[in-house]
Amino acid sequence: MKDVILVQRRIPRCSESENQRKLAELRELARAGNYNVVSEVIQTRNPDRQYQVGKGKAEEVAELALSEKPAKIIFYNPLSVTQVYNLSEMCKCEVIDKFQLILEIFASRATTRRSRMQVELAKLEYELPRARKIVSLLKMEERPGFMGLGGYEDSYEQDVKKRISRIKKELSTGQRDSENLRGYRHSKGFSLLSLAGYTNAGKSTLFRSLVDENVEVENMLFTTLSPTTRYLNINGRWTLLTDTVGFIEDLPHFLVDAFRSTLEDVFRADIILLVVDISEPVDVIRKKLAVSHEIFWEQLEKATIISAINKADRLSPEELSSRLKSIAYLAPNPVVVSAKTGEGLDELKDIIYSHLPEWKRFTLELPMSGESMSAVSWLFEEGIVHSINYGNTVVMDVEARNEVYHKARSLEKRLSFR
Ligand SMILES: Nc1nc2c(ncn2[C@@H]2O[C@H](COP(=O)(O)OP(=O)(O)OP(=O)(O)O)[C@@H](O)[C@H]2O)c(=O)[nH]1
Ligand SMILES: [Mg+2]
Repeated sequence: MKDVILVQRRIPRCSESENQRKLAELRELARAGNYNVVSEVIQTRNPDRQYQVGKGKAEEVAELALSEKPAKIIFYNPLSVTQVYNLSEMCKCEVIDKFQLILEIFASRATTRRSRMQVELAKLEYELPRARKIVSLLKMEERPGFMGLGGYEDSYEQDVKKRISRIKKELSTGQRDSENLRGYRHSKGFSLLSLAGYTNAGKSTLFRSLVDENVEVENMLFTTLSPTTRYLNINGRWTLLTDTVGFIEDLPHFLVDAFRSTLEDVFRADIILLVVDISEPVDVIRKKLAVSHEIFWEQLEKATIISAINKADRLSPEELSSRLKSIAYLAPNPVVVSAKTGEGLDELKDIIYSHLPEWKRFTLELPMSGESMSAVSWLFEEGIVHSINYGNTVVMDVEARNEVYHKARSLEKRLSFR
């Protein structure tokens, strides 16, 4: 584990607790990035130099850096290229901001070719507006290795642009494939369920408890980068459940793009399970829920949101019910669960079941024939067969989607008239 120093420059108009919370968020991210935090600094901004790290402040950090000798200094606040350049010169170590840290984490967790491309694209898009400045700074002075740049040329900006368009092109072809796949799944009658919510809320743990299969669960942020989908039987109905990457506060556009395919799964779902960590402070929960709804608001077509109020095992029943009341207006269809102990999962399944797109229950009578037998196996695949009796005819009690019902009825007519 590499040592790091965390720096949070106090944000004007933010309360003390808000500033502390941002530092805590950076701490969690640093842990997810596999760093060992040796020091934390909250800097007050010099009011005359609103948009710069004041020289005095920078010197404080530099002093700390020279004594602690960290591998990196990570700033919560976004840094300009010039700031990064000057700070790393003074501190004699690499200096990055929160967004670069997030990119590092994404890069280390990217497992599929597609997710690696997405991370690469985000990196390049982050770098593009800075590319020209980077080159001119590097020319001022020999700075090998600055911002991961070994060598440099005037064509660097062009090079970044070219790489961006190449990746975009490749991603757009890939996207079409996965869209087709989703369309296919939908047409086969699987309702699509998607887990959503903030990092660390317990999505992957809940996913695992629900599908009863192992997926990677760690006490870290971003344990899931590429979408993970499993079959899930909800009281007899087959669904596809997708685990997704968590939301982060103030995610800039260039990073949201890196997650487009994961987020698309959320937006296309029939039901979204919004996972809430109820053990966090109430104001934090409220804020996170508000952001989640903001994200849904723009994109959602017709999905139902079910709030899975998770980590209930961490609270007393009294505390739990008082918290539930204070977040009720932000948590539609709430179900209290513990992904860890399994508490509330049956109730969660019942609520999911009650919101699944409607199916029809009907009785079907088919003559005994080879064609009827293939219809029977088709119905076993497409729906729930509650009972089946073989006599002179085949009589089935079936439950299935509307389309299947209509198809089955016309099949019944056609086969009976033979
Ligand atoms: N006490 C308790 N801990 C839980 C519960 N659910 C999850 N956790 C813990 O919370 C941490 C995060 O869980 P994950 O399932 O990885 O969270 P996630 O939402 O998938 O996080 P990202 O993939 O980073 O977005 C882990 O340490 C889990 O063990 C729960 O019901 N009770
Ligand atoms: Mg996860």
